[in-house]
Amino acid sequence: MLDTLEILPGRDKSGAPERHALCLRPGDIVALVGPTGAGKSRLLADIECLAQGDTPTGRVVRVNGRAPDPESRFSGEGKIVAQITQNMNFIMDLPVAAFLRLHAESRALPPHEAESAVRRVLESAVGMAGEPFGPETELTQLSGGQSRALMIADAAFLSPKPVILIDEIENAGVDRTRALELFTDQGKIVLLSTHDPLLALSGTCRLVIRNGAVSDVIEPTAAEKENHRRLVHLDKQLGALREALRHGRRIEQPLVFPTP
Ligand SMILES: Nc1ncnc2c1ncn2[C@@H]1O[C@H](COP(=O)(O)OP(=O)(O)OP(=O)(O)O)[C@@H](O)[C@H]1O
Repeated sequence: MLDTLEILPGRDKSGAPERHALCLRPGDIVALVGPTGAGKSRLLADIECLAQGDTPTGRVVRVNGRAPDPESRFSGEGKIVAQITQNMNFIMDLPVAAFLRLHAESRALPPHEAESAVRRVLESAVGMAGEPFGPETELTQLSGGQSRALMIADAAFLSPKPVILIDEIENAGVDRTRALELFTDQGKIVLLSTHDPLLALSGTCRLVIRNGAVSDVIEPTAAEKENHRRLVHLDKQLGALREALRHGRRIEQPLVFPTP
């Protein structure tokens, strides 16, 4: 059971000390923002390997107030961190439901719980992907967006890993707001590197990364939360236009985007 994930400061690219320590709890969504090369992926990698002062940044990650045991650092099974990127794909040749049942079995879920988990993963994945797919669709036949949606739902409902790292899923072809809700509903800690305003403003906080270090920790104000609500609305409208174009329609009416 994960109660806290602490990231103790290291040093920036020039060797100057990082100023911010972080303490994350289940349900937190942390957005990482910063220009290209600033060090967002490096911070995610430090968390992925539960760094102990042994990476270029010198950061130290503590789990429930202590140094993690070697099992959670180095064994695939014992690891507490799952990662999702927009380039991931399945290479297994199995129908979707058979793959999910295999995963449920490996978690030793009793058969009725396994079946309902498989159903939930499928339903949420189809809800997140633009195009529907079924239990008998082959994994290798899924589109990029469908694969990512399945990975996200699988990580939310079937994976025991309490920390999820997401590297730039803005172009992953999934409903991003729903994906984040899924993780927080399941009490995961989510860290995501993003250049997307909708995702950046979704966080319980966002970290500004500069020159290899966390240079600021911003908690959203009421005005930012309101702007986030507007962006969700705008995103839905853009989604409807995308859908219309996909179906070969014209978009000729003057576009007006009323705020909610
Ligand atoms: N504190 C640090 N000390 C030394 N090297 C660092 C530090 N932080 C980041 N780096 C290195 O800087 C390079 C760029 O960092 P990184 O790939 O994390 O940037 P990014 O913000 O993810 O960029 P992009 O948005 O293009 O993906 C990497 O080689 C990384 O290992």
